[in-house]
Amino acid sequence: MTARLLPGAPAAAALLADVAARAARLPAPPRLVMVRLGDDPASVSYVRGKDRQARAAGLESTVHALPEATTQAELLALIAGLNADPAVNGILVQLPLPAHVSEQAVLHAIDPRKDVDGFHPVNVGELWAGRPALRPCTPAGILFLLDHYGLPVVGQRAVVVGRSHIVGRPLAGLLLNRDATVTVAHSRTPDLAAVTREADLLCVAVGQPHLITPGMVKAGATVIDVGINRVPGQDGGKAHLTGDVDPAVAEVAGAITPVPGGVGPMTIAQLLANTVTAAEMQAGGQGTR
Ligand SMILES: Nc1nc2c(c(=O)[nH]1)N[C@@H](CN(C=O)c1ccc(C(=O)N[C@@H](CCC(=O)O)C(=O)O)cc1)CN2
Repeated sequence: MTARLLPGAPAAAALLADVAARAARLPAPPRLVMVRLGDDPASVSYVRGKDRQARAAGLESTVHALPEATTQAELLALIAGLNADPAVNGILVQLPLPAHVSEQAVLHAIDPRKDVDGFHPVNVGELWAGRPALRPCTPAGILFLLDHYGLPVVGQRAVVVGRSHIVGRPLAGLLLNRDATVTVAHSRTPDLAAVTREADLLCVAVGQPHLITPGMVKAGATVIDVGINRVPGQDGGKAHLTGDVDPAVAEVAGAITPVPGGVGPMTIAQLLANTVTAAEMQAGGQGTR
């Protein structure tokens, strides 16, 4: 058996079509403002992709590309100005930040109503309380992808490997809110394979190339690979991206996301969906759904 492949592009396109339609119904195009510090090539590329796709979906987008040496106080002053500006609907600070800036101080400074990353403690709390709020983009994008492909969540035994604030923890909360039975495994989990073999829905977000091997997966399970690992090419060849899941798992799983081209594209599409949601909420409309 070879698993059904779950590419992100068609699901992201469906989400972006909905984003564009909702944006067009608002009195003014939603405005997203992104802040990036330094020139980390991956961050530069992700922010460029977000900016390009935002404009393509009919949103307005501004990028503040600040020097690496920008102080925390300077960054907090910029965020305070964006919070106070009624023309700004969504604010995103690209992560990771340089070591001299406290990620917590910065993320907590963003107005929760404009927090399109869903990282502010108010939004984290609403997620775990099962109430509507802005949700972190990669986990919310994964739920959209599962729904797009008609894969069940309710009643599924879900295992999330990884407990990061960006993916693992919020994904566990979202799956719980959709009535999955959720286990979170991590680097201190004894006998990881015994835990992952229980999963009908296995989501892996740890950043370890090919951590999950075929013997760790239940036959027919849905496997969501969130890992994006850049590995050097063999014999001096080109570096390439690989996931946290060994490609041989496709011989055991029922469905699997590829890397690249699986979960990655959902992150940006969901960010734009969150920006429209924020604008709808600020306009006094429905917002999260
Ligand atoms: N403020 C935030 N910072 C970061 C987030 C985030 O959600 N908010 N997530 C990641 C980076 N990220 C978006 O910011 C992101 C990661 C990966 C992709 C993606 O499309 N990946 C492609 C491969 C792209 C490549 O060649 O590198 C894929 O998986 O197919 C989009 C966005 C950390 N920072």
